[in-house]
Amino acid sequence: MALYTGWLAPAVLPVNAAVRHPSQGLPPGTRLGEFELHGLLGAGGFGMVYRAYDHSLHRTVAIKEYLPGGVADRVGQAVTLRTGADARRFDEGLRSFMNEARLLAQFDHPALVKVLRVWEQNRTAYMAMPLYQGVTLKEACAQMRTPPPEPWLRKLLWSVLQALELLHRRGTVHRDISPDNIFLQDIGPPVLLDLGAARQALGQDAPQHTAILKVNYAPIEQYADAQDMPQGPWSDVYALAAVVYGCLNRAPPVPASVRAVRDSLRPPAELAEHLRSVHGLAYTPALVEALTAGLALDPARRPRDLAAFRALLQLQPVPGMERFDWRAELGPDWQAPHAASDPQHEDDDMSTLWQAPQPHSTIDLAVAAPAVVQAHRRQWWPKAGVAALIVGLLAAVGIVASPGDPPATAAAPVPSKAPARAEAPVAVTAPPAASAPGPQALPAPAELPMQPAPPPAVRRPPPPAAPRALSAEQICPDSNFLTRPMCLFRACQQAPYAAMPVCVENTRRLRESQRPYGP
Ligand SMILES: Nc1ncnc2c1ncn2[C@@H]1O[C@H](COP(=O)(O)OP(=O)(O)OP(=O)(O)O)[C@@H](O)[C@H]1O
Repeated sequence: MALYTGWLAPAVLPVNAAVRHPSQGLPPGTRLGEFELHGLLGAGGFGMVYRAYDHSLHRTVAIKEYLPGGVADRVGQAVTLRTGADARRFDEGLRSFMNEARLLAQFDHPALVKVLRVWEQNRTAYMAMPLYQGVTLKEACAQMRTPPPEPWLRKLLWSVLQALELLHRRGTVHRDISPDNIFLQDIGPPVLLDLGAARQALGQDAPQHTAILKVNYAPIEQYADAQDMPQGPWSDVYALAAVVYGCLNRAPPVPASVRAVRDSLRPPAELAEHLRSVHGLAYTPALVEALTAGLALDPARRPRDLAAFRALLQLQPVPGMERFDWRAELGPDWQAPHAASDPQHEDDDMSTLWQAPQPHSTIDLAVAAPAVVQAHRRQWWPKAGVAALIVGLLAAVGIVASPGDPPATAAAPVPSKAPARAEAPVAVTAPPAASAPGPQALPAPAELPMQPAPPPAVRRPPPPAAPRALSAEQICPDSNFLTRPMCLFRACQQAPYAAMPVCVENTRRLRESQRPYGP
């Protein structure tokens, strides 16, 4: 495996992109050759994903459109550049998009997204993929009552490792593994969705790492300053360990850049002990050790490749993944997202508005905003982010006052006895105290220890009081500058934030931008 850059090597493309608003998607009914668009599945900083019907093969598909925010706009159906100066950057991103599609098209593995077709049209590019039915791991983790049990995690790991191994054998490091790139099919193996090639191509030379990195999952060597630390399979090991850790911790891990200054990541062994004492969940030493090694900041101390990671995990082949039903295997620990009539949630002012994430449902472009909101209303990460932020700010103040103090997490006691689940008020451990601004300042990290999920029969404690006024960065601490607008959009639909100035302004702007697309 001599080459780990290949076509994924980032081109010289600064990004000042903004996440595309759903209303910028092509309208339903648009024909792209044999494909007819039916609605929007997702909108990110670099493109839009539509549900579509293939009139030639008579099947539904997903189509991803390359549409980098901040660089390009849509005029009619066509994509146009904002300024001519962006032409080279746009083209580099487009080439990476096409290359990613061509690479993925060479594989045929149930755990790796299949590309059916890629083509250029409307001065941009499109790739057609099977339309998977399910939700992202990020959405799934957000709706679990308790962290997933180890057998469940092993099935997830088995699938993702298989997909990654294919890529590594081709000399390609994924470099973008995150919970929103892992798709849990209703039935079948989890699927690794995309390689984020366009993002990386567009992001090189970006003024902020956050423009190209999913900072909570990216290892330190993916930061541009870390040029003496090569990237390789060990980089994907870090991200995958971070994904598992985040799902167990119920909050993304502290960014590697922040850990490099002061490592406040709660060690996996401590986290496992916490989950054992609070939830009665047992995680094997093999899993804990593999996560510890995988999350090593120093690349040299990590498993060198997936085989080494797999050996540490003592991961055995998992047969029958084509029938994997991730919800059924979680059993009652899966919080079925139909809580409006659930008395447990009567005190939740958002529950009556909330609907399940619609796995493959489309966002009708005419009513895009409400659909997105409903699909994500129950996610608790934004709330956790705010709580973490408050704690983080307090911790930061503490640091300013007494820089010599040990990190708060280091002193956080792990309960030695299991408290009753219903009354387990877990002390909030202070998250990393400061994102010491380095050459490239990063947003303050947000890490919350696992909050005990309420047992079904017990009313949940009231939500934390809404903070007074937060900035967009504070509301979405684990988003980056590209994903923040969408995160903010979602968060602003929630009661604690809706009245904040940043949300009022955001909502006003969205309404304005939606007018031409209204019914
Ligand atoms: N083949 C597919 N089938 C069903 N849903 C899909 C498919 N591809 C993408 N999606 C949905 O669209 C969303 C966005 O897709 P994707 O992650 O590929 O784009 P993105 O988030 O803009 O990219 P990036 O991860 O680089 O930011 C996904 O989270 C998923 O919900």
